[in-house]
Amino acid sequence: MLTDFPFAIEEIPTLSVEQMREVDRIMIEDLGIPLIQMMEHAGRALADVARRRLGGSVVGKHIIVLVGAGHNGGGGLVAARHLHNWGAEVHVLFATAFKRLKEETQRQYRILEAIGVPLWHFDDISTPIDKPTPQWGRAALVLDALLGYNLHGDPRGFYADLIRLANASRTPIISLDVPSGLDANDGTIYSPCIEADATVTLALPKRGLRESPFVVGDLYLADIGIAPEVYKRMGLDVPPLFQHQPIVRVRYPT
Ligand SMILES: NC(=O)C1=CN([C@@H]2O[C@H](COP(=O)(O)OP(=O)(O)OC[C@H]3O[C@@H](n4cnc5c(N)ncnc54)[C@H](O)[C@@H]3O)[C@@H](O)[C@H]2O)[C@H](O)CC1
Ligand SMILES: [K+]
Repeated sequence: MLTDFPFAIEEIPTLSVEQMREVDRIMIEDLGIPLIQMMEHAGRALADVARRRLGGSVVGKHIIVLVGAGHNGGGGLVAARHLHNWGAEVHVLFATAFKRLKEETQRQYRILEAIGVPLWHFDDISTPIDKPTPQWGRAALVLDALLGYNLHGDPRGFYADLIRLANASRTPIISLDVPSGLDANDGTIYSPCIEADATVTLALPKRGLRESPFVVGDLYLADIGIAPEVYKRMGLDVPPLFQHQPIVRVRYPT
């Protein structure tokens, strides 16, 4: 059994959602680092944490990946690809139709489709919600990439159904960036909300994660390649958190 990722030595600042959007904007518009590059880091880190928490190998392990329309979903699809490459039996469940996915998330979808990873849709109202779920009982892990920092209010429709199914399955859940249903800005727990065993947040922890540790679980922070100049331009003092490794654990004083 591998040991877990180490705790960060430095004090880790938190960001508001507005600040996180500004980080993204500077990276993409001012520095020319495309979103898909950051998404690759995000998904790879999520897969790395998943592998670590499954004891160091995912070979033959059944993993369900829940995916929403936005870039949080896109990161989940990147993780699904890496876990498939590493020998896991991956099933992807989408909360929405292909045409509703954002462009970069559609691109990740097409890749998985070409590889042949099983993709399940809950967008068709005629599909019983329990139809593609014989796997729930076999799953070693659920990855939650339904909703990220652009959540607005209570999760609706199939998002809500998938969140309830995941919580009820009692399978360990790892959330990408924030547990789906948690407001990343102020920590409001909407209904329903994923109750994660662990959360892999990106670049810097969002403020809301600190407010509601119960649904966040163990908090990991992943390097998605943000240049220190981005933070400097925003007047933020951020230490070199990833000087030793691309993933660190975060612990806040209670
Ligand atoms: N620098 C970074 O941190 C990066 C983060 N990445 C990831 O991108 C997401 C944010 O992506 P975005 O597409 O802006 O938003 P979401 O994925 O959160 O989803 C928006 C999506 O969800 C729908 N929606 C919103 N609220 C609800 C609701 N209550 N019920 C149902 N549906 C809802 C909305 O309509 C949109 O379609 C961030 O968290 C990171 O995971 C990038 O990967 C790279 C850079
Ligand atoms: K999420």
